[in-house]
Amino acid sequence: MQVKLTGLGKRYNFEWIFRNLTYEFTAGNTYAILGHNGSGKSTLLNTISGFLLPSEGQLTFSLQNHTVPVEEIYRYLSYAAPYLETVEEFTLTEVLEFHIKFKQLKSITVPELIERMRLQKSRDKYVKDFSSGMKQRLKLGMALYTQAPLLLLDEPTTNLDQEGIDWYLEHLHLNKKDRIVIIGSNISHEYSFADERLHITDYHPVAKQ
Ligand SMILES: Nc1ncnc2c1ncn2[C@@H]1O[C@H](COP(=O)(O)OP(=O)(O)OP(=O)(O)O)[C@@H](O)[C@H]1O
Repeated sequence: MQVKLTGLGKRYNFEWIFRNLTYEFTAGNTYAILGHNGSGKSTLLNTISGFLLPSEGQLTFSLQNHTVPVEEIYRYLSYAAPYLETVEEFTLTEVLEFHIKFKQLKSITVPELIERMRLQKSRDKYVKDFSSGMKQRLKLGMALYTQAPLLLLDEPTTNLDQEGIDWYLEHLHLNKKDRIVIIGSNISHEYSFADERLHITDYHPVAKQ
């Protein structure tokens, strides 16, 4: 897969969040989108995912030399972010059984994925009763182990303790081959291994004096 941004810009009302962003993401590489709080990392990830429309410029996706229209890109991506919730009224097993009706897992069954997430004891627990760290491990586990060439992770270690952080690093490394991985972050342990870094502040419009 290849994702090309050409002169991309996004504004909310009259506020430009980023402009003139030209960049290329290619399969097999991990990218970090960096910037302070409120600088536009999530806005860029949401634009790349097709959830938000750009205000100017172009976003081009290609897979095996075929163009994928932006409205179809959701089929090819896997996304974990603090603002994307799982269904809280389901048990862990039910959430995963529901998920696989829409997306295919990477050669792993639901019980095996629960084991990889180290959540075996909670397989019949309602997600609403999970701790915040357990919910984060669930979101990450689903994103990492879903078959998708584009993996978007926003603030991946939110709510994780040191064991959870080590788990994230281990399982991301096991699952990043041949994919585009884009991590929105400002915590170095989440992205220190990234092949490329994109500073969103480099694309902030210069304020008028
Ligand atoms: N729906 C919206 N309407 C108007 N402004 C918005 C909207 N969503 C985000 N913004 C603004 O866009 C800017 C960038 O926000 P964004 O969430 O992308 O930043 P971020 O770098 O991901 O921040 P953080 O590190 O705190 O998560 C902020 O000024 C924010 O207030």
